Amino acid sequence: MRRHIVLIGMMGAGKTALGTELARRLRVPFTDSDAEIETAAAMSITEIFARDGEGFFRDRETQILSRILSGPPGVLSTGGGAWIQPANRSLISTHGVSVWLNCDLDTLWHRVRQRNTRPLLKTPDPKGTLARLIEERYPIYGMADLVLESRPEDSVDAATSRLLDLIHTQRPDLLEA
Ligand SMILES: Nc1ncnc2c1ncn2[C@@H]1O[C@H](COP(=O)(O)OP(=O)(O)O)[C@@H](O)[C@H]1O
Ligand SMILES: O=C(O)C1=C[C@@H](OP(=O)(O)O)[C@@H](O)[C@H](O)C1
Ligand SMILES: [Mg+2]
Repeated sequence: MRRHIVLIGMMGAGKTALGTELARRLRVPFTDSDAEIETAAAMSITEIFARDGEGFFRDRETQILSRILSGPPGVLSTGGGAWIQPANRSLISTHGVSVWLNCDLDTLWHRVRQRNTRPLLKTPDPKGTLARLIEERYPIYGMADLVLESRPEDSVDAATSRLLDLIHTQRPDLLEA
């Protein structure tokens, strides 16, 4: 693989889950930028937001993306806000191919409501916050190179197969050794 495959999209779209499975199937390195930030800071994303604020997290996110993308190509799952920063979009587009996992509000909400790990959703109306973020972000996610339309009935395995089919069809060059 010559370029990174970079998964982007909203919280709960499946970037981490599908990225893990895609890398396993392609036998290439997998990196999740949130996990890298947590390891480097020895703190969870929730703790980083609470202690140092979102601005600090976004600076770390850009540093980590820059480091990962200048390394050996693999599958990179980003955090939902990463693609929204112009500097990050430029880094990703220079070193990789972006794939937007496009997913509807109800499916996202169903997946994220159980978990307490997303500080941006700690609001009085988390589903409303998710809807507002979708409004703001979807035009920007729409600038990705490829788009996978998610199907609520898909398993992670089935969705990963469709992701692989999409890459095979649209960018077969990416899968060359
Ligand atoms: N078809 C599917 N596509 C993506 N995720 C799915 C799907 N079906 C179930 N899931 C589950 O939804 C959750 C998605 O969360 P995650 O991968 O952390 O998303 P993100 O990293 O985009 O925030 C995971 O727990 C995953 O197992
Ligand atoms: O959408 C966002 O701005 C965020 C998404 C999260 O990652 P996931 O999309 O993997 O949940 C994480 O980076 C942080 O909580 C901020
Ligand atoms: Mg994730």
